[in-house]
Amino acid sequence: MVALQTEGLVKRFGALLVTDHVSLDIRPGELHAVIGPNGAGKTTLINQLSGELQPSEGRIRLDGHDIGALSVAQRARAGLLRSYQITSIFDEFSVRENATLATLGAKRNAWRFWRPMLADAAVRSAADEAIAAAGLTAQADIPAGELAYGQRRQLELAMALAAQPKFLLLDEPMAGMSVQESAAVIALLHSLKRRYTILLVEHDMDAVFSLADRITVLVYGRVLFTGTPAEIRAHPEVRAVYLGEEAD
Ligand SMILES: Nc1ncnc2c1ncn2[C@@H]1O[C@H](COP(=O)(O)OP(=O)(O)OP(=O)(O)O)[C@@H](O)[C@H]1O
Repeated sequence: MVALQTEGLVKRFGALLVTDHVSLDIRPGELHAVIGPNGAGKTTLINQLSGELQPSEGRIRLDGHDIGALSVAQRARAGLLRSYQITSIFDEFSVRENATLATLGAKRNAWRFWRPMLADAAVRSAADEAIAAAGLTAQADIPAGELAYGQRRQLELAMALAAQPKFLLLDEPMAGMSVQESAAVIALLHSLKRRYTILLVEHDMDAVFSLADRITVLVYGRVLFTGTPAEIRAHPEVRAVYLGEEAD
């Protein structure tokens, strides 16, 4: 069984080959990390999966269906969501109101009715579950504008979860966070494992090795190797080109 699959994915920017025939199989419930040196093409890969960039060649399938022709919004409705791009955060609205709007945003045409639906019990409970899963229950009634940086990133995650995705794309969710904030996000991601299929791009190797079921190493846009954390650590070429001493 495969949840998300790329087959022969290629992205060129002029003469620059940034995604070089990438074929990936991500299994349902898996947390799959993509690592690689700066400029390896990780973000470009995520942009193609989310629909923000059109591949030059190749296919992307979600649950066996070709989603290559779907827009970002259509992919989101099909359950493939990128954490920070669901919808913008409204600073004057509380954490709960923002999560509620994200729940509604996932439903077609719901925006016209958002005001009365803020009180709808089912919508409210989906939003509250997402807030709890993102570790923000204590901040539910605080205006988003008053959150600390790490909590704001947690709210972005809550908003992604409120849209009830099947598959989450997370591009450096710990970037710019303090050690404590990163630890909180790592704990959160542990709690989300299995409930969601997750593709994680992250530079923090401790986070990657503690969280990932499998890891794909990208180098110059190509897949160098895909394997379990133990296989990655043991792989001579991966150690040589990327992990170096970190593997120890
Ligand atoms: N729109 C674009 N036009 C031209 N070149 C681009 C464009 N987007 C990315 N690139 C180039 O593609 C390469 C891969 O970039 P990308 O951001 O995907 O790498 P990355 O692995 O995510 O890097 P990092 O770890 O630094 O975030 C880089 O050389 C970058 O300069």
